[in-house]
Amino acid sequence: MPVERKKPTLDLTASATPDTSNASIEQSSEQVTISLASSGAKATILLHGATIISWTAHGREQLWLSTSSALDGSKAVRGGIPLVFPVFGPPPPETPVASLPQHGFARTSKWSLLGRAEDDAGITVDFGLGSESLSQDVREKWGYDFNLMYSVKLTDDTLETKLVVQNVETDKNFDFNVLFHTYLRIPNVDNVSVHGLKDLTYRDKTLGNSTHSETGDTIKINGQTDRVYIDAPDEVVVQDDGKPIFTVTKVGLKDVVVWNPYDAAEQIGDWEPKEGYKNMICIEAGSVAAFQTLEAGFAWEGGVVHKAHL
Ligand SMILES: O=P(O)(O)OC[C@H]1O[C@@H](O)[C@H](O)[C@@H](O)[C@@H]1O
Repeated sequence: MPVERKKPTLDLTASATPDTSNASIEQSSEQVTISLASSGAKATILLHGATIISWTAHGREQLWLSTSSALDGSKAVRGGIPLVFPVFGPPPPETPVASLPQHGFARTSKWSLLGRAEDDAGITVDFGLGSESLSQDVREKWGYDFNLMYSVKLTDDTLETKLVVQNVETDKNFDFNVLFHTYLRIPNVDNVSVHGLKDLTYRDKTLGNSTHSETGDTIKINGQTDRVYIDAPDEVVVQDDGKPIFTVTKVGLKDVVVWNPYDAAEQIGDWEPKEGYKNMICIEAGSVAAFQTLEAGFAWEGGVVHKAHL
């Protein structure tokens, strides 16, 4: 199928392929929804943060989203798939990212819709964010010239995300972290286990970032969990009662974060319902344990394939 690249101001719905197409796109000034008629798969992406706020596959919602999350651009979305760039967590002092907010600015900036493409498997939409469209405040905190291109591809049972980071400086390198902060919707956290992280070293953020070795074949969530698994294999499987419900496959990314706030969700202002932690697990693929350096004039790319089994 042809690839269309359009200026952000153009209406991609108007130029959509005829009604007979399997794929369709609807857009407003705030969000884009893509869908596939054959399976009913659907995804909605806010221009705010290019945050995926909903993904339907197999007739059910696959992402967790707080019912009290701001969706109007006033703060980062609590749920879905926010994008973390160029720093993960609280910025380390005395680094070029030191003045940025936790998890950086990608999730709180307004992105542009760049274009769409279709193939036999599904539909892809591309979003862009460049240094020239950042707020003055963010520019003052992180002054590098860059372009980000984020592609979201929907197939019948997968949601595929890919980020390209371009350093468009002529002679300045920059360091960055990147992470796809996916909140997966699960039936019941008590029955869920995470597979694929055995024998890895992880940093436990609930224990002062101390380093541990994962001995279990599977990880169960019995309390507040916030771990960075370093140099993880590319595939992590989430099971419910022993049956796979999600496979998360990372491409070009090093680490996997497993996060569930458990009853500490009580202290998270935009977390509703408070017991919602029972129906979510964050499996976040990224490169976060260390900064990576992007040289002037170079580009980096990485992404995640989320496959829903049910
Ligand atoms: O509240 P935020 O900024 O969205 O962060 C949520 C969580 O994001 C996770 O990625 C971090 O590992 C946690 O430490 C953090 O609490």
